[in-house]
Amino acid sequence: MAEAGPHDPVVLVVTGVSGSGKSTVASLLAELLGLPFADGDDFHTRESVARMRAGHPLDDEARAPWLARIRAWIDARLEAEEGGVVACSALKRGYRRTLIGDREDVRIVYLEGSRDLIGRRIAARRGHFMPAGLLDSQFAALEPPGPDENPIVVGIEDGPDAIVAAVAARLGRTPGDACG
Ligand SMILES: Nc1ncnc2c1ncn2[C@@H]1O[C@H](COP(=O)(O)OP(=O)(O)O)[C@@H](O)[C@H]1O
Ligand SMILES: O=C(O)[C@H](O)[C@@H](O)[C@H](O)[C@H](O)COP(=O)(O)O
Repeated sequence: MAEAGPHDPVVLVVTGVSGSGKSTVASLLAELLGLPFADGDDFHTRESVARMRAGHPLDDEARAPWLARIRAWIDARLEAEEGGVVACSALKRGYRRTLIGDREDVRIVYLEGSRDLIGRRIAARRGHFMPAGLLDSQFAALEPPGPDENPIVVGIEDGPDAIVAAVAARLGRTPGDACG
């Protein structure tokens, strides 16, 4: 399939470890581009949320049905010819493969930041089930996307607006031409 043009529907999967800013950046990006937004956090089962809240990381088996539900959301957005933006850690290459396959109308945005910076942001975050103590397990599982995955890689040192602007510029999209 040819790479999606600036007027073709596209789904952006905003990835990175817990606390890297996925929910913040993905929701702002969706707003800027006029696209539907979904948060991967909302696709977990109650059991998975309780497991993380209790300080135990998910494993491949627990993540598989979660990834399948997010894949279904992506498929539905493309089926509707609308596109969308979804926040999902998608830590491992295999997980991104599940979400995206070979499709070029789904792009990975990878939020890259140091353990130190992200640790501080998680420590300051309130009202979220994910404990700071799970950050090491997130980095242990992390397989940053390689060049063959054609990711849009952005550092997270700047504020959310600057990050969102950088992603939109890399996409060559401006508000109003996001989904044809
Ligand atoms: N670029 C940024 N600069 C400063 N703070 C940020 C930035 N992005 C996110 N945050 C804050 O960091 C915390 C983690 O962000 P969040 O979007 O919840 O991350 P994730 O969805 O990856 O877990 C939140 O408190 C959020 O307000
Ligand atoms: O696969 C996982 O281990 C979890 O899905 C995790 O990666 C995800 O990040 C959580 O949903 C926590 O939520 P936040 O990323 O919003 O902290």
